[in-house]
Amino acid sequence: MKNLNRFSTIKSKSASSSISSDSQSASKLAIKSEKSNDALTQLGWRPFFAQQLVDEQSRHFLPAKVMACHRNKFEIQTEAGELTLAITAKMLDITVGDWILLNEDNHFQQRLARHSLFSRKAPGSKVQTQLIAANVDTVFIVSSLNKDFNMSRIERYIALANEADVTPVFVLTKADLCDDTQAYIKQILSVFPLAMVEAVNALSQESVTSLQVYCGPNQTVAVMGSSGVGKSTLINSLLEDTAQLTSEIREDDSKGRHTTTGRSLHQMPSGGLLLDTPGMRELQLADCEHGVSETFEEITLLAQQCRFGDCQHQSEPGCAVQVAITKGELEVRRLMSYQKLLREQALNTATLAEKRAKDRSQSKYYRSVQDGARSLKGK
Ligand SMILES: Nc1nc2c(ncn2[C@@H]2O[C@H](COP(=O)(O)OP(=O)(O)OP(=O)(O)O)[C@@H](O)[C@H]2O)c(=O)[nH]1
Ligand SMILES: [Zn+2]
Repeated sequence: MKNLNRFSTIKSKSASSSISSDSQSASKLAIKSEKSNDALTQLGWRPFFAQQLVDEQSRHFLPAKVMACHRNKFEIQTEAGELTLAITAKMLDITVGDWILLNEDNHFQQRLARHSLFSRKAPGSKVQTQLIAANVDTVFIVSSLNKDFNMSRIERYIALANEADVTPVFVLTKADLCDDTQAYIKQILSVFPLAMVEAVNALSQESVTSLQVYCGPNQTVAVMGSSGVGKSTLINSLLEDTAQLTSEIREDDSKGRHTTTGRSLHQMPSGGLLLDTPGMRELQLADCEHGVSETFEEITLLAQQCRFGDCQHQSEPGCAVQVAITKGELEVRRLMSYQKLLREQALNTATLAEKRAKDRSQSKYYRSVQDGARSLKGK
C-alpha cells in the first residue's frame, strides 16, 4: 500500500487552515503553502502522515522531520527551515526520520506513527530496543560482485529489511571488475524471483543513475551491506558533487576507519533523502552474531585489534587472533569452533528469518516489489 502512496503530493491541512478571507493574502498564503507542501513532500511527507492530524488542535501544529539525533538534541527540519530541539523525557522514542509535531512556540507535541522502522535489541539486553531509523522507503542491500558475494548474508539483510517494513533493492557493486554479472543476478533471482537488482560501478556517477528511480523527491533510501562492499563509495556517487558533505561528516576513528558523525539524512541531487547513520552500519555487525560473540568473548576482543575490520583471522596481515595463537594464548580448536558456529549462526538466522518471513513477510515483500515495480513503470 505504501508504494501506491509514494509519489503522490499532499494537501497539508495545517497550511490550508491558515488561509484567510482576504483574497490577496489568501493567494499569497496559497503560494506559500504550495511551497511548504513541496518542502515537506521533498522530505517524505505524504497522506499517511497528513491523515494523522485528526483533531482541530493538531491541524495547527507544525510538522517537523528529524534529520539527525545527537546526545542531547535533535536537528529538525520544518517548512520554515532548520531548528534544533533539546531532547526531553517525552522524546525518548524518537529517532532519525521520524515526523513530529510542534506547537507555535516550537515545543514538541507528539510523534506521528511510522510506516517503517529499523531497530535492534540493545546490546546486552533482551527487551530494550534501540531505534535506528524511521520512515525509510527503500534499502539498498549492497554486495560486491566478487568472491565476497554471499547469499546467506544477503538473506539476512532481506530479513532485516522485511522486519523494518522497508522495500529492499539489491545493488551489486564492482560490476566494472566482474566478467559475469548475470551469473550473480541469476543467483539472487533464483531465491527472490521478483527482486529488483541493479549492477553498478559505485565509483561512477553515471553508472549509479540507474538507482535514481528509487531516489526521487519524497523518497528516503538507506544503505546496508558488509564491510568493503562499496557503501561509502555508492553514497558519495549518489550525493554527486555534494561529496564534500560526506567528507565533512566523516572522521577517522583510532583504527583508520570512517565513522559518521553529525547529520544522518542528506538531500540527494535527485530530490530524495539518503540515510547514512552509524546505527545502520552496526545493524549488520552486532545483531545476528551477538550470541556467538558473547560465547567467544576473548576472540571478539582480539578481533577488535585486527588490522582489517572484516578480518577472517586466516592469513591476513596484522591479525591479532593469529598472533594470539602463535603466542599460545588462544587454542586453534577454539578459533575453529567459533568460525564454525558463526557460519551456522548466519545460516540459521537466514533460515529462521525465512521461515517467519515466508508466512508473514514473503508475500508482503512480493506484493511490495510488485507495487514498487508498477509505480515505477507508471512514472
Ligand atoms: N572498481 C570498483 N571499486 C569499488 C566499487 N565500489 C567500491 N569500490 C572500492 O572498494 C573499496 C571499499 O569501498 P567502500 O566504499 O569503502 O566500502 P564500504 O562498504 O563503505 O566499507 P566499510 O566502510 O568498511 O563499511 C574502495 O577501495 C572503493 O574504491 C566499484 O563499484 N568498482
Ligand atoms: Zn584477524
